[in-house]
Amino acid sequence: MNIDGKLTAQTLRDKLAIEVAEFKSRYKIQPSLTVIIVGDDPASHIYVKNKVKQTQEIGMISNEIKLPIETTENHLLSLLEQLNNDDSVHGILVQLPLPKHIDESAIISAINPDKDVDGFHAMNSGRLFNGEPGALVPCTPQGCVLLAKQHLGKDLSGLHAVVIGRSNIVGKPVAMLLLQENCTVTITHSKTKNLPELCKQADILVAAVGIAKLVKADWVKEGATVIDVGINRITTNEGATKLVGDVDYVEAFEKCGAITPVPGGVGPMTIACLLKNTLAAAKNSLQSR
Ligand SMILES: NC(=O)C1=CN([C@@H]2O[C@H](COP(=O)(O)OP(=O)(O)OC[C@H]3O[C@@H](n4cnc5c(N)ncnc54)[C@H](OP(=O)(O)O)[C@@H]3O)[C@@H](O)[C@H]2O)C=CC1
Ligand SMILES: Nc1nc(=O)c2c([nH]1)NC[C@@H]1CN(c3ccc(C(=O)N[C@@H](CCC(=O)O)C(=O)O)cc3)C=[N+]21
Ligand SMILES: [Mg+2]
Repeated sequence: MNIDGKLTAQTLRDKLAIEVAEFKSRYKIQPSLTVIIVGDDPASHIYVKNKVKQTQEIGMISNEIKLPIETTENHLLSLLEQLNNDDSVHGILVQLPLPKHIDESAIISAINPDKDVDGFHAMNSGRLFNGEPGALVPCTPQGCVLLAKQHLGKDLSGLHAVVIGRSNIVGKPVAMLLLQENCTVTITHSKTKNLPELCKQADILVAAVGIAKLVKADWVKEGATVIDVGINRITTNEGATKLVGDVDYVEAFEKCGAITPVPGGVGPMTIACLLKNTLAAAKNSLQSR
């Protein structure tokens, strides 16, 4: 079965649009998201364009700050300080990766945790790790769990989840969320031995690697739920470019119980969850008034 992330994301955005309208009429505040993008990567620009459009569609303010590739770390830090202190800015997202001369972790640490809609600040990852309330949770991992639950129902407890990838953006936080859902979690990475055998034991398989079609049919347990995070641009035999995931969709489809497609799976859910976090950040701002 195909898990339709595009449709699920639309449903979530429709719900959020109502909540945004309620928030606006109650507090006379319009939630706002500021996205900073440094440099000229075309793929990043498409992603940012989608975010801007969908932010506005649900009634929130979207600000986009485009900076040249030679922007200094200090410039970015002072911009963040300004945005942190601006009460009309509720959510701040700095598009990653940043140019090599900028220290990403220094930038992430400089974002006010209450405005950190990516959930990458140590304060938010610490809250997630400790199971403390109030964390802004990374968007892609949230999307993965929502899509898994859409197929499996609310209760994931006791299921074996295998995560491929251990990045701070996807692998680690999705593993932490699945643990919170009472899954038995195995985290795998480039040094893992017997990766196919481990994957084959998964009731829920999350692939977040960045290698096109790495996961083959014989890595997948019969009936498993497969969540494909990968976004890989490949060139077809005809010379066109297209997006594929980390899972060989056509192969895995026959074996699994359900699978998310690329495009149209986790990607749209990431943006919908970003909007959800932006509304949560706007609510955070009420506390500090
Ligand atoms: N749909 C969405 O919304 C999003 C999609 N993405 C996509 O998800 C993918 C992963 O992103 P991200 O986590 O940022 O990527 P990273 O490159 O930061 O991390 C990749 C992870 O995969 C592991 N890995 C690499 N090669 C192998 C291998 N052969 N076998 C097993 N594990 C391997 C790495 O291991 P090690 O740690 O040992 O190096 C690493 O932990 C990318 O395709 C990205 O474009 C990312 C964010 C959002
Ligand atoms: N600070 C930061 N936060 C991020 O969340 C972040 C980031 N930096 N850097 C890049 C990655 C990647 N990412 C995607 C989100 C949505 C789609 C998405 O909507 N994809 C569509 C297809 C879009 C297309 O056609 O190009 C889909 O899968 O259907 C893709 C990729 C977020 N990331
Ligand atoms: Mg860098």
